[in-house]
Order: sequence, then C-alpha cells, then structure tokens
Amino acid sequence: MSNLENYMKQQAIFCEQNDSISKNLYSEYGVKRGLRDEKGQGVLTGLTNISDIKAFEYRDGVKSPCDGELSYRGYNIKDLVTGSKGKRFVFEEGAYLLLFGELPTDTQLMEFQGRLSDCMELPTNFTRDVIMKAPTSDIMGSMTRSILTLGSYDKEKESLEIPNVLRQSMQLIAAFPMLAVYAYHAYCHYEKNESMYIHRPEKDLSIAENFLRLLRPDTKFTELEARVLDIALLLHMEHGGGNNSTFTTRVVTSSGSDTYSVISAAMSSLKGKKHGGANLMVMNMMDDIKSHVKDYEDEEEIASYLSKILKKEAFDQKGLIYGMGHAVYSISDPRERVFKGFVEQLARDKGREKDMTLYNNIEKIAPKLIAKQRQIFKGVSPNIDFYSGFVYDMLNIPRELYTPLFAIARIAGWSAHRLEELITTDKIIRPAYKSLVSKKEYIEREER
Ligand SMILES: CC(=O)SCCNC(=O)CCNC(=O)[C@H](O)C(C)(C)COP(=O)(O)OP(=O)(O)OC[C@H]1O[C@@H](n2cnc3c(N)ncnc32)[C@H](O)[C@@H]1OP(=O)(O)O
Ligand SMILES: O=C([O-])CC(=O)C(=O)O
Repeated sequence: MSNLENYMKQQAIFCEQNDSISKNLYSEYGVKRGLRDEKGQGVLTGLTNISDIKAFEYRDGVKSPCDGELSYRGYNIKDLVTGSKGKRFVFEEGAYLLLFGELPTDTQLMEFQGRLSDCMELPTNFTRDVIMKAPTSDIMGSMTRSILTLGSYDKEKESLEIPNVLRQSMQLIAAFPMLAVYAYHAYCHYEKNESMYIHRPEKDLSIAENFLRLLRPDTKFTELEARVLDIALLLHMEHGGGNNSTFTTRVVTSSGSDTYSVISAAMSSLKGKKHGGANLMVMNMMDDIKSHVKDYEDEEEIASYLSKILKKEAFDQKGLIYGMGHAVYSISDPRERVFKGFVEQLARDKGREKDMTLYNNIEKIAPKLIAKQRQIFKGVSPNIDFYSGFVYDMLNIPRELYTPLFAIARIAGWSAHRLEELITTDKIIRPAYKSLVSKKEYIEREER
C-alpha cells in the first residue's frame, strides 16, 4: 500500500468518528431525513404546473396506496404513449408539451423539430478538441465536461432572459445525442482499440433516430427500434420537481447560475446509482445473479440469492436490489408497466425468453423480500429502471449509454423546471440544518 493510501485509511477513521450522527436524533429533532417523513412522504418544497405523480388515493377517507399515475401538463403518459402509435417525433412532442405547456399542432411540432434540427451542431472542432480528450467509459462524466465547455462558446452565457435560457435549453437538448455517442465512440477507439465512427446527425430525423444513426457504424436502424427508443425517451423525460436531478436543477437555478452550470449539476445527480445510474446497475446485478443462479425458474434459489444481496453479502454489498423501490410510487410505477409491454414482445422476437423468466421471477420475489427486510410503509415495486436496460440491450445499445439515454430524455424536464423556477419562484432555496455542534475552547497548536 502506498504512503498516500495508508494516510487516507488512517485519516478516514477520524471522518467516520466525527461525521456520524445517530439516526435517532433525526426523529428527536423532527428532522426529515432525505427530506422525507417517517412514512416516506416528501417534504413540500415547491409548486409546479409541469407534471403530476399519483401513488395514493383516498378510499372512504383513508389514504391508501394505488397504482402509479404520471401526467405531463395534465396529460396521462399512457394516453401520450397510446396516441403516439405509428407516429414519429414522440420525444419532440413531449418536449414541446413540457417546455410550452400545450400539446403542439402538426405545424407547431414541425417548426419545433426544425428549430431543434438547426441546433444539432457543435462548435468547430469541438468533437476533436473536447469530446475526444481524456476518453472514459463514464460517458455521463464526459457529457458533463462537454456541457460546461459549451458554455465557454456562448457569448450570452450569463443572461437569464427567458428567450435566451430557452435557446440554450433547446441547443443542449439537440446536442445531447452527439455529446453522448461521440464520447462513446472516442472511448471505444482510444480505450478499446476499436474503429471510430463520427457520423453527422440528419436534419429530418428525430432525436431517437439520430441517436441510433450516430451510434451504428453503418448508420442503419429499423422503424421498430426507433419507435421503441422514442417512447422510452418520452417515458423518461419528466418526473416532478422533487426527483434528485430536477431538484438539483431548481436549487442551482435559484442561486442565479447559468444554464450550462445548472445542467451539469443535474447530470452529476442523475448519474448516481440510486437515481438514473440504476439502469446500468440493474444490468450489472442481473449479470451477477445469472452467474450465481442456475435455474431461472427456481423461485427458492432466486429468493435465496436476492436475500444475500439485501444482507450486503453479495453483488456490490450495498444491500440494494436495483430497479426496485421508489421515493414516491407505492404499488406500481406506470412507466415500468409500459416498458414491460415492449420487453415481452421484444424478448419473444429476439429469443430472450429465458432472461424474461428470470426478470419475471425477480419482479415477483424482490418486492416481498424488500418489504420483509426493510421498513417500507408505502409498498415497493419495480421502477422504470428495472426493464429499461433489458430493452436497450435488445436494441443492441451498449451499456455505457444507458444512463446517458436517461439524460437525453430528462434534459427536457430539467429545462421546463428551470424555466418555471426562473419565471415563478425567484427566491434562493436555502433549507436549514439543526446544528449539533458544542462550543470548545481553542487550544494552541503547540499544546494539542
Ligand atoms: C429514475 C429513478 O431514480 S427510479 C429509482 C432508481 N433506483 C434504484 O432502482 C435503486 C434501488 N432503489 C432504492 O435505492 C430506493 O428504492 C430509492 C432510492 C429509489 C428510494 O429510496 P427511499 O426513498 O428511501 O424509499 P423508501 O422510503 O420506500 O425506502 C424505505 C427503506 O427501504 C429501503 N429500500 C428501498 N428500496 C430498496 C431496494 N430496492 N433494495 C433494498 N432496500 C431498499 C430504503 O433504502 C429505505 O431504507 P432506510 O430507511 O434504511 O434508508
Ligand atoms: O422521482 C424520483 O424520485 C426518481 C425519478 O426521477 C424517476 O422516477 O423518474
């Protein structure tokens, strides 16, 4: 072990000793850990007109868990998905709805798509000078660096005028697929010794179609692939003001910071394993489960391995079954249900029925095990990340791009919330911390 490593190990003991706070003190002082009450309900911190999440309903005056519902600007996402059947530009339609508050007419949608297409370009040599530098498998990290650097090219970077923030938001929405896919190709080339493909986006293609075009060496994709991805983007684009990355957007916006800094902060939040990064963790966990469970139909064998994960004896030893549980939803996440429809169809087409059996069994067993071993008042069910990776896998999308795909969608929601925060709130977000510090007499350095 190096001197530096030794030092860190020794000093980390001080951090552990002096930074730990007993969980009991939170209830003693009425502090809502994670800004949530004892029943998991979030503390009210704002008002929004952008979306609505329902996880409970009142039956005979009693609050009871119910199937989850999600609406964007009042429109149920199930209706948005059904209405999009056979149509292109589903993500663009959702982005228009979130940004401007109304469903677009055909003409409005085509104009919006045209403006986004105009924004699908990067500054001269940006790919060579920024994206290809320091290639990494952490594409979220690379994108975050690119977003901050794009700010240096914007002469109006600091202006908080609404038309300017809207322009910056639309430019970033349009640039995200390039930032993600080019970073992936740079990583494959420099770190994995593969060939590098840098295709240009095409103006008349949707964000989903361009993503696939940029990714594939031959630029080809099928209509079904593009349609599934378009709907996946629609499902991921927004989830209220309280989710970690959107709240980050609102917190940093409230300090008066610029769009590039705000969106970089949101990216840093989204990549976390408990948030958008969970889609990658689900796939890694599934690999681990597959290497330890012999019979995908044997519920006892599966339950026994999942218990080990929960007891921190297996996988990443964090005690979490990824893709399960949600800060708001109780008995179901409506997006997971929609995803499941695709998964079943795709798994049949691609001959992945065996994997489907394993997913089905985990979906059945894990919520019961988690509910038994953790204190969960509201119920636990699979979340949007449980099946998304499996869908992307069947679309031959590499794992490094799973969380970036979440970001490519969620930036629409972040942008809508940034605009709403700027237009409506205009008050710096600043909660309080109860201090447990006790006063101490200063001791001269020589006498310690
Ligand atoms: C896009 C999204 O962000 S969707 C969520 C994606 N994240 C994941 O799939 C990661 C796995 N899931 C989790 O970590 C959690 O369910 C979260 C972070 C999503 C929500 O966590 P919470 O808001 O704390 O949920 P909730 O209040 O219902 O949890 C109660 C307890 O059960 C635990 N729990 C919840 N889900 C799980 C799980 N999947 N595995 C193990 N324990 C769990 C929580 O850690 C919490 O324990 P604590 O009181 O000791 O902190
Ligand atoms: O709302 C949350 O806490 C997590 C989230 O972003 C989502 O589920 O899409």
